[in-house]
Amino acid sequence: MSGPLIVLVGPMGVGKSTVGELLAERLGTTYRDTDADVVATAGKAISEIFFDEGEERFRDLERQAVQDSLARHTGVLSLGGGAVLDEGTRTLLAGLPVVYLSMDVDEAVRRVGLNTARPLLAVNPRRQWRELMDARRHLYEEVARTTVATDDRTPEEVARAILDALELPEHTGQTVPSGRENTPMTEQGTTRIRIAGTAGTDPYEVLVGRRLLGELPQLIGDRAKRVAVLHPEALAETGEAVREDLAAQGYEAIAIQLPNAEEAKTVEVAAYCWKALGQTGFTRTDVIVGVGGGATTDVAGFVAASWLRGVRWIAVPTTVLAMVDAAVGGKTGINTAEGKNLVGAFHPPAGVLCDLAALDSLPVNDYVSGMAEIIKAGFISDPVILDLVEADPQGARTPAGPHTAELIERSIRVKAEVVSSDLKESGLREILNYGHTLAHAIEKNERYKWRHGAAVSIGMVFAAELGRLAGRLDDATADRHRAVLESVGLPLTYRGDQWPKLLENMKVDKKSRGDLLRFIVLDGIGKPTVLEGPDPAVLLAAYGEVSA
Ligand SMILES: NC(=O)c1ccc[n+]([C@@H]2O[C@H](COP(=O)([O-])OP(=O)(O)OC[C@H]3O[C@@H](n4cnc5c(N)ncnc54)[C@H](O)[C@@H]3O)[C@@H](O)[C@H]2O)c1
Ligand SMILES: O=C(O)C(=O)C[C@@H](O)[C@H](O)[C@H](O)COP(=O)(O)O
Repeated sequence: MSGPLIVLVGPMGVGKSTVGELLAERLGTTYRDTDADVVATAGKAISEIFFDEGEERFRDLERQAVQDSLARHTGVLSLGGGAVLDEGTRTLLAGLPVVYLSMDVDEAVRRVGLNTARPLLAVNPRRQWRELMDARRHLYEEVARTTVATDDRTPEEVARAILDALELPEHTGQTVPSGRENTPMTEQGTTRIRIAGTAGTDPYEVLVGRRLLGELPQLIGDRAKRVAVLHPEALAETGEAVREDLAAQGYEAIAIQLPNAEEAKTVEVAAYCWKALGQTGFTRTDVIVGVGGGATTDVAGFVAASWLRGVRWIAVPTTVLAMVDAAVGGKTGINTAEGKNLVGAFHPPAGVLCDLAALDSLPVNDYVSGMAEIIKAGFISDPVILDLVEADPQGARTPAGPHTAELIERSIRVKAEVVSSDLKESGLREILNYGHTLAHAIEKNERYKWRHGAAVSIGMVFAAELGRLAGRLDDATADRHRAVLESVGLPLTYRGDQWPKLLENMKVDKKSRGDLLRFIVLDGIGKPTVLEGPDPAVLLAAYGEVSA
């Protein structure tokens, strides 16, 4: 007979690989896992396929792997948890000895805990599991010849039940080695930017390149038993793929889904994460991985800083803004009703992986938002950044632009140099706040619905006008702010009638001292300085220049 003896389907965590390997041993045959085949064909981890090419491409590769295995493999085959979602894959399985390994919701929660590809906003893994299973159960049943429940059974008992159901005899001879493999690789040509350890913290590296997720296990290290992957709703599949890869590396890996954007930066979401870590038994040697934009990495870092008073964390930024700014430097935090980033901690990551492929799926407005922080790095320190943007403003709006990697790397180097000498913002680090005093006031005024970069863009024009009116900045450089920011599509003005509220909001800015407002202004490009307690009339006049 050709084709596999047994094909196992079922949700993640049900034990397909453990039972599959046992079955292969008992039948004297080989075990094969289509996930491992996909990894081998693509030459990268599943999470990287999601990053680089998206879920649709992954399902295509998976269908091809299933087709190849069905044609050539004669042992035990197991399919990924979501394989049955693909109609083509389901058609391939018709008439085959497919076994659906099922488990009830309580068992799933017990075995997998909070791991799920579904939203977990209500701290209710049971409900999430129920929804996941409701969506998939009929598909598993559609392809399966028989269903074997795994609840309250050991892997040996499950294997026995499958052999009985399919009436397959056990083999008594030699065991054939398993064919499992999963070898994610890091691509050549990765840039490594070192951040020095200061204030008693360890040094770490920011990697910029492609296919970097293979670096995760090394960064997580051997001492960790558990890993929590925090990701936003928009990256649900990617987050789950990263979790699955880490689970395949032997970590007890959970995924914690956060709301998108600023909605994640709340104390409720942080508390939800603490609850998830507590329920998972997260200890001081365990590690948090933040996969997402700046909002996600800010929360991941803050949860890492606060859990057990500090556990290690790794940032996997997936937006331009997070790569060049938020994920680097160890500022972590959440917003409160009173202001932006008012609660937080300085808690540097153990490493930062900037996988440029992640940017391909980023909506253009989020991409452009990140350009504000890149342009900020240009004005405060590296004028080549401004030249590159001005040379091709349209290219600067897309990851396919000719200078994408250079702009990102240059901006990271600016930040790296600053935070390497002043982690806790005792002085120099304040320059990174250029444009942020007004920006944060606008974000609060907009109830955190605005993109950070859009607010920073207006904030920088305001700071440039403030510098000009204070007699510090020349006209040409002040005007250059408008030109370069507008050229990539960033806003330059805000509602004129909001000044009193904005002024009030700015009072809680972290650079304020007592009643003294403090702003970063420029004496010229690459010459940031502090302007303390400017005359209220000058402030108002500067605001007049950005009022719509
Ligand atoms: N800690 C710091 O030093 C620092 C520095 C700068 C900014 N920040 C913070 O960063 C936040 C802004 O970060 P941001 O601009 O990355 O926004 P974001 O984190 O809100 O992400 C923007 C949106 O894109 C989605 N997304 C993320 N990656 C994606 C991808 N690859 N494909 C598709 N969608 C994706 C997110 O879910 C979100 O909806 C703000 O909260 C800001 O205060 C912090
Ligand atoms: O890293 C810093 O320091 C910065 O100020 C970078 C800013 O771009 C960033 O928005 C930061 O989160 C602002 O910090 P805050 O202390 O003003 O909240």
